[in-house]
Amino acid sequence: MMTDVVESSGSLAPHDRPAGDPTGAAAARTGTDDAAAAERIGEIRRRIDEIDRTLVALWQERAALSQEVGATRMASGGTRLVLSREREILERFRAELGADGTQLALLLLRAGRGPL
Ligand SMILES: O=C(O)C(=O)C[C@]1(C(=O)O)C=C[C@@H](O)C=C1
Repeated sequence: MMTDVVESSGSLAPHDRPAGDPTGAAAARTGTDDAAAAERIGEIRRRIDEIDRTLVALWQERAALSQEVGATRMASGGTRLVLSREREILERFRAELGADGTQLALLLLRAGRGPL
């Protein structure tokens, strides 16, 4: 039966839920009523959360380093950007991750040097 907790956690309203969609409290947290599957999903999610925290920390470290490079270069009379270096980075991410890599690299570069 659907509880208030389940509804307030963002689950679909009963009339929107596909037939056979689990509805218990465990399902609200993991998307399944199967205890073993829910346990494994919990373990995997803990690792995903660790990875996400690492990604955020690395993102912030990279942005700070990139800003320091830009400030150092401009203070010495250099340019704000080095487009050949940006192309190199975009190409590296594209080669590793495809089109999503290019989008990711564009976001990384923007975080470091601000919007163009
Ligand atoms: O490597 C540099 O020269 C930087 O300034 C860092 C960085 C980057 O975020 O990777 C940022 C701006 C430049 O246009 C190129 C690269």
